[in-house]
Amino acid sequence: MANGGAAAGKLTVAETFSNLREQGKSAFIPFITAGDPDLVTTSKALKILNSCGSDVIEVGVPYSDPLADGPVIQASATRALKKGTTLDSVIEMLKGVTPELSCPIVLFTYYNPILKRGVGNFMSTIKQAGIHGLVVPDLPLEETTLLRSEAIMHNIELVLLTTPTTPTDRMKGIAQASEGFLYLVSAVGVTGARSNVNLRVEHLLREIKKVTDKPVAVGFGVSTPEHVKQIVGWGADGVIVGSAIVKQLCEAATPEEGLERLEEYARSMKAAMP
Ligand SMILES: O=P(O)(O)OC[C@@H](O)[C@@H](O)c1c[nH]c2ccccc12
Repeated sequence: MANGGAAAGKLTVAETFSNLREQGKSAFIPFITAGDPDLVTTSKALKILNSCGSDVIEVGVPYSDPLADGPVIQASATRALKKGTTLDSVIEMLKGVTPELSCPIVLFTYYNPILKRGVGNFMSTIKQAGIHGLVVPDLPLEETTLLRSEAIMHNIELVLLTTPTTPTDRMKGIAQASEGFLYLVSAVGVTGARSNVNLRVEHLLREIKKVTDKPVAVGFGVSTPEHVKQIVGWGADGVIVGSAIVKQLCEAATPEEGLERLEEYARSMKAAMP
């Protein structure tokens, strides 16, 4: 049961996926930016997403130079930073809310804030806040080994990304080293809603599945129930929805309206999951 465990006995990200696989199901993984519109609303949004049946939730730490992000998440990060959101305040908020969530949290942060804090120190701090996994979109290849060994030491699942332009050999290495699941970036470019799913994803999933039986979740540009059905139909173990979720929550007139829109949208996407 991906959403059934008490906080203390919560499943890891990998366990969540294997449970779903046993039931022939795929994971619904929403992404939200912490601190937009404010951290209290983020904490409420996490509870709502949890109760809508999210299997894993990605929480983004806002960053001033988010290279991989498109306009929606960039604007969201800028608003969150203007509100004074910091890595420390995000971790504090998560520490308060994770005991109330049944699904695992994957923290999403660029590399520099981790380096500044010291990798070991960073890992133990997020572990204490009840965070299960970590995605670092700009992790340089040479640094993966260090980050990975510190993550393993602290029981943090370091999720790695592969893209349509990753050479096959390198993709194999990434798949082997990734913990929790493997993040397949569906298209070249930045995050953000697209009208169609890149048709190459079907082929990419097949290639990845030849070299690993780790779960694979697809993100970038997923915004409609049709996208979800298509990607899951191609054999993905999960879908990640970022910009479209952030739009619902953060582009509403008030936080309350944003939370309502978020709930309705998350339910419609979850309902599209087999
Ligand atoms: O926003 P989209 O297109 O739905 O894509 C997911 C995405 O937002 C989330 O996983 C993410 C946010 N920032 C990123 C940077 C790099 C890779 C992935 C991400």
